[in-house]
Amino acid sequence: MNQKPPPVDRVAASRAAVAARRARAAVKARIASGAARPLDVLAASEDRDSAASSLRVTQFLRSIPHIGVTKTDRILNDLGIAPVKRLGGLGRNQRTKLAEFLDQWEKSSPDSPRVVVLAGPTAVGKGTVSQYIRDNYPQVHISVSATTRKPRPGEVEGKDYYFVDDSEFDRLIAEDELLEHATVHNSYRYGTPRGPILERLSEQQPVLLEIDLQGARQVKEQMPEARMVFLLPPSWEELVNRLVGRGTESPEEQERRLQTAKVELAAQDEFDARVVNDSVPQAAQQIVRLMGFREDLR
Ligand SMILES: Nc1ncnc2c1ncn2[C@@H]1O[C@H](COP(=O)(O)OP(=O)(O)OP(=O)(O)O)[C@@H](O)[C@H]1O
Ligand SMILES: Nc1nc2c(ncn2[C@@H]2O[C@H](COP(=O)(O)O)[C@@H](O)[C@H]2O)c(=O)[nH]1
Repeated sequence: MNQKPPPVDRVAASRAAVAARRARAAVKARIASGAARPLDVLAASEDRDSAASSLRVTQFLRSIPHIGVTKTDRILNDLGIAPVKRLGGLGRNQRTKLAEFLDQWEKSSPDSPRVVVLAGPTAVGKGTVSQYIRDNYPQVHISVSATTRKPRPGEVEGKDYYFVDDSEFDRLIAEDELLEHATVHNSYRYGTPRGPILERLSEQQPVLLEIDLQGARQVKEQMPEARMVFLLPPSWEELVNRLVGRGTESPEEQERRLQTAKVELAAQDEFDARVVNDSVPQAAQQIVRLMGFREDLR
């Protein structure tokens, strides 16, 4: 005997559809306004009854600030996710890939801190990586420090450092012209001129400071929004090789620098991010991404 299906309550169904649409719109609005983190919304979508679960991945991505139609298409293509998929219907692999993408996006979003402090032990390659960034990412301003040490062969006044004597360095401190300053390796004084940094920041240009641990701590105190990056060598042996191979310090100075290096390496957990300088271009790219640039997606 054929049983009749129960009558559809059209009014109730349409009310439920309206409520679901409103709930999805509310989720999108919270993402767009920054009130909800996209990663948290993705996590919430694992609950099949949640509004997040019924959100299409396309709508979800589009509600994230700075992700438009073209970027959404590119991201979905890169992640191998069909535009019609709903968050709740993502497979485990797709969910993981999307979460990884969001994590990266969050770290490098345009709202990321515009001041990045690059520190790390002597001879790890801070100067080399900074030079690579200067040459290849002209949008980044690299701060030029003042120092009381003498120029090395090839170093240029105003490009590598402002080479000053002790009385000029005292004046810079007295007139509050330095954002931070420190005596490094128990020998010479180094400091970051404040004026150029503030000027660049007011023009929305990101700024990279390549300074020692003491200076990094001072900047963090004054600019808590600064992103702190620690550059690591592939190994201690490689660090020693780089220092000795550079050949710019006497054996006594090398020994002093290696002592400081041990103290600096022990402080690496104070930093927001760690980058291993195995390859200069790759280390530079990671640092630039931490400054908010995503050349691949913008
Ligand atoms: N990824 C790398 N692979 C191999 N050698 C490197 C790499 N990066 C830098 N070097 C070399 O290591 C040496 C030290 O680099 P650099 O002078 O940039 O270090 P630094 O961290 O600025 O040092 P310091 O703090 O003492 O000024 C240089 O001879 C440089 O050419
Ligand atoms: N606190 C600061 N440290 C600085 C600054 N500029 C450079 N440095 C650090 O000094 C050492 C030695 O540099 P070197 O050129 O003599 O080898 C290195 O660790 C730099 O990072 C600064 O303005 N403030």
